[in-house]
Amino acid sequence: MLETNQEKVRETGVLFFIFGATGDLASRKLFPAIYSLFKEGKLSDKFAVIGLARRERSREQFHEDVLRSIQEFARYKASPDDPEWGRFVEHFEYMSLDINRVEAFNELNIAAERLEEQFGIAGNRLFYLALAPDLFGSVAHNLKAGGLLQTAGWHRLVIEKPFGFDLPSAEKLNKEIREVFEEHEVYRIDHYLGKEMVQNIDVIRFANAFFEPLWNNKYIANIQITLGETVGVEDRGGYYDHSGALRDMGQNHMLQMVAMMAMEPPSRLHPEDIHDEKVKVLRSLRPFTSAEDVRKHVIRGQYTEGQANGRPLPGYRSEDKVNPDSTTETYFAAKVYVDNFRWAGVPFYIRTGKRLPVKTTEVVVEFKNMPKNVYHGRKTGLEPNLLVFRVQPMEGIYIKINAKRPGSEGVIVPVAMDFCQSCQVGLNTPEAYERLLFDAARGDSTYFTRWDEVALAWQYVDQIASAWAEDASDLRMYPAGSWGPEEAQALLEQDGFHWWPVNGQQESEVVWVTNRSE
Ligand SMILES: NC(=O)C1=CN([C@@H]2O[C@H](COP(=O)(O)OP(=O)(O)OC[C@H]3O[C@@H](n4cnc5c(N)ncnc54)[C@H](OP(=O)(O)O)[C@@H]3O)[C@@H](O)[C@H]2O)C=CC1
Ligand SMILES: O=C1O[C@H](COP(=O)(O)O)[C@@H](O)[C@H](O)[C@H]1O
Repeated sequence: MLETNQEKVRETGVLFFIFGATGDLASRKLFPAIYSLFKEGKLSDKFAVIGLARRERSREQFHEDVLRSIQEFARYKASPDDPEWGRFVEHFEYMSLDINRVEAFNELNIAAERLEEQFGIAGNRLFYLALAPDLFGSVAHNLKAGGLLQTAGWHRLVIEKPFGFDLPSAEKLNKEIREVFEEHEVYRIDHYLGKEMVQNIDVIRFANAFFEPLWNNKYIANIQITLGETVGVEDRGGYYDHSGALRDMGQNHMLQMVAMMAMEPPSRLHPEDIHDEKVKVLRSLRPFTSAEDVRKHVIRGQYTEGQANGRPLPGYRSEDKVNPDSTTETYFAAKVYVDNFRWAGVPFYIRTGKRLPVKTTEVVVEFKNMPKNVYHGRKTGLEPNLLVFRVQPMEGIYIKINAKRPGSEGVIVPVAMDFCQSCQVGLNTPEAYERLLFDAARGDSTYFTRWDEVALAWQYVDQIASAWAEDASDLRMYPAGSWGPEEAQALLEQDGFHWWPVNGQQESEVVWVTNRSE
């Protein structure tokens, strides 16, 4: 079915409306993604892109912007002398438009019809809102008022995070959008769901006989999800100081990954079935009983001055556009429970932070110990088995088992069988935005978030945020370049666990069996 839809994109074409075309997201992610789709033949000649923002840009200036963005950020490089580049960029138009002026949308519709006729596009319109969320409602209403939703083809709205600040604001936003678009026409981006290894979670789980039978509280001791970043807030202090790590990463990427790890196998791979299963997980998240309960299960931190690779790093409160007395968290770690039959009693430890020592996203599944250690008394104890999904920067998977050290008299050592997927297929796998943009064009919402998922995630996160808003005395400071507050270690230690090293930083006695070249 998706193969057919893929063909349909080529046959009936698509007109991309990029609202916020002069912004950072369009330049870093969207133009490069469209270029990759073109290079890979996923778009035929029946496509066009209309860039929209208030700034005045001539067609030529816009083409230069697009070229610069592709030269800097795309995985396929472009050269202005290449005839293929000329064939690509002739599909790009720019129009200066203020979203709050409804009359501008009538002009936009005329321009859109002209492009559809020129490139033989059958009225399929994809509206990508690379804009601040407070503009989403106006765009939706003005698209309707300007007659842009009256073509014979499909109409889809792709929206960026943050989808609200809390549940009430998300509900308001959703209501505004749903006054114009049906739920099946709304594609809410969570770019982590577009990452290769996040999409591999369900395949590893549901396509392997030796994982699925063990995927429950009888055999799994805990699951650890780490989303570490080395960067600080960069030039996004204004947004981030209002948001913090919990809203920026927790409400969306992290809870989505918990849902992917914990969901039941769907009966069919239809997007709605997958959303239904994720919703069941989000509904089963154990609520907090009090602010004290939040403090017991969730640790928050903020980075102070520190260093990385000998380079001094500023503290969060000295970052641009950050309140010098800010109590916004740049780190949080939480113990989350999924209260259902499969996961009863299994902690999911999640952590994310800015200015940590490494950029990494990993999911570690720690299995329970064997019921009896028959090797007791030998020099080496048994390590728990681990299954590790490496999402980034390198993509892959590894499994840690216990085995006899070759030639020894029964010395048991942990052996990590490491499959580095990016070493095998190269780093040139599609970018998250590339997959997601194409999925939206072919009508596959599997790796987008449905409204009920978003609402449940806010409901969970709001409990933490409101406990934190009452009293900031539990905010812990950590030096930039460190692994965050020590209390985040204690969160696991009190249960007899510890955070497993990430990014292949393993204990020295582990034997690696790997397809890496170095
Ligand atoms: N940048 C990123 O990597 C990521 C961004 N996001 C989200 O994507 C959205 C866009 O982010 P980003 O590109 O960084 O933001 P920018 O501030 O860089 O861009 C905002 C864009 O909106 C346009 N704009 C603002 N007001 C209007 C208006 N009234 N009418 C028409 N256009 C307008 C601006 O153009 P002009 O001033 O010319 O009108 C500009 O093109 C945000 O919601 C952000 O949170 C999410 C994940 C990652
Ligand atoms: O959504 C966001 O994600 C980025 C991290 O994304 P990644 O793909 O580089 O891992 C984060 O820096 C940003 O604060 C957040 O808004």
